[in-house]
Amino acid sequence: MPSSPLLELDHASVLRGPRTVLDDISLRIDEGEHTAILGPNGSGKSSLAGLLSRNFYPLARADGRASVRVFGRERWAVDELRGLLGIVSPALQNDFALDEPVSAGEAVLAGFFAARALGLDHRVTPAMRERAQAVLTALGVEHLRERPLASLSTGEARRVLIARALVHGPRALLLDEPCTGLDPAARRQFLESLRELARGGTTLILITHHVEEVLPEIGRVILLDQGKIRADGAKAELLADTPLSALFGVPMRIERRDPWYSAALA
Ligand SMILES: Nc1ncnc2c1ncn2[C@@H]1O[C@H](COP(=O)(O)OP(=O)(O)OP(=O)(O)O)[C@@H](O)[C@H]1O
Repeated sequence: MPSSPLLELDHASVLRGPRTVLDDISLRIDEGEHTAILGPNGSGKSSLAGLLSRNFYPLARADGRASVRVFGRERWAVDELRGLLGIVSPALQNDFALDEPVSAGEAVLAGFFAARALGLDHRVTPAMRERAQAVLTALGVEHLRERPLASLSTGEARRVLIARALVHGPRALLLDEPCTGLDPAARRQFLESLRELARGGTTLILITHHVEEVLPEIGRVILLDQGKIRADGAKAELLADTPLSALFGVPMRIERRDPWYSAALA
């Protein structure tokens, strides 16, 4: 029996304040289909991430049918969903910059409970500790375990949050602008660690406005503009001068430097 798609949007719309920020979006992403979602500032990328992570809810459809399904289901408890779809976003990183300090190790363990920090009712098992250790090591940040997350550099904190998203061994990872604030070397190193995850079988959905961040493993590109899907297709076809110049509203030159792409203003 074929498994359910990783996610399905069926005429989904989202309002934020008075604005329709996602307008009648339909798309389906299957497991294993590494996908990049590109769009200019304000195009609705973070709103889409929020919709998939259940931070925002879609408008009810007139026919009463569900407009968002993740792994075939319409309703999820957040901690159950996180076990299948890990999410890393700037909003999450901001959360850890606030309030009382949480160490990197604790933030990762708290990921098992979809909580920000460990509470008295959270029972951490030895297996959980082992797993947390393993993901911190895999992302090269085990040495930062005792440090307050808020004291880490942007790139270090980003890796810790990915480790946190990976504790459950999710089948997919949604990354909203994961390279923001990284210097060129940290960015390349970070993208290489994402490539390893993709090759290891985690489906990646990458939200970005940088062509340079589209991993070689990504085969599908979705172009988002003003809350609508403008194009959805193969990377080789959409990471090109004409579609991206139209998307960003400036003449652009896209170069393919195998296996990466780069963009410059024409
Ligand atoms: N609370 C709100 N009320 C009204 N409009 C909002 C609200 N929050 C977001 N918006 C608008 O929704 C649109 C989409 O925002 P969103 O953050 O999803 O865009 P984005 O593509 O992620 O942008 P960026 O690349 O700048 O992060 C923007 O025009 C933004 O101004």
